[in-house]
Amino acid sequence: MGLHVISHPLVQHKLGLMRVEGISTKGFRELANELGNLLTYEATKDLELETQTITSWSGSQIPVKRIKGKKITVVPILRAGLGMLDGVLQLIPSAKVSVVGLYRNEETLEPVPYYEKFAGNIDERMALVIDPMLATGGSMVATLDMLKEHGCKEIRVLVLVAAPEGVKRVLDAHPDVDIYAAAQDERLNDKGYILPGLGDAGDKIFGTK
Ligand SMILES: O=P(O)(O)OC[C@H]1O[C@H](OP(=O)(O)OP(=O)(O)O)[C@H](O)[C@@H]1O
Ligand SMILES: O=c1cc[nH]c(=O)[nH]1
Ligand SMILES: [Mg+2]
Repeated sequence: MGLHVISHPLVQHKLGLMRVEGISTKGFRELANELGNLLTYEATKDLELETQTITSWSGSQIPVKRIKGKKITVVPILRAGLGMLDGVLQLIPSAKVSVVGLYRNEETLEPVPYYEKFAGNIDERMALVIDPMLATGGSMVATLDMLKEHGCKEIRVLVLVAAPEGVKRVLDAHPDVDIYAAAQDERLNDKGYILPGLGDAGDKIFGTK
């Protein structure tokens, strides 16, 4: 449990590209999905396998590995979490998607919920929550609260950049959750933005502002 910063060179290289001033919407979007893909690879590396017997190309019966009975729901936090979704679903194409809508009140920095739609049988699924930014942690804690209220028992969080303040807030409230991040940055500024960070990830993914 706790924070896992993914030091893989591809992850660090791609995150560095995302930090460059003036990056295009296209470039930012592509990298957010690529990092979503790589973080998914890391966050699922301990999924349990089972052996099944299949008929192979030559007609012989052979044992193969399958992921053991683990149903997964991917949970993008609107809006910016959608920017990682395609990359995650490339690796887990049959995952159900549960959507949580939250925005940060710019004055209080507290999350304001406006939408939720969870996959069926969510109490039987592992949730992979995706959002590029973990800043104060308010949005993530609210999402984890919602998931647990619906019976979700196993939750992993995938973020591109985390602030130490947000990591602490999430792990204090939900010590049973694992956080996978491409980086833990230095701090928040007085407006709650992560430094050095990425700026406003939602605006960069959607081309707004
Ligand atoms: O950790 P926090 O302090 O809660 O901040 C992080 C949240 O802020 C951003 O969303 P934002 O509110 O900008 O909404 P958007 O995705 O619609 O742009 C980001 O995508 C997170 O959801
Ligand atoms: O740095 C931050 C903090 C919150 N939301 C963002 O998009 N970026
Ligand atoms: Mg935003």
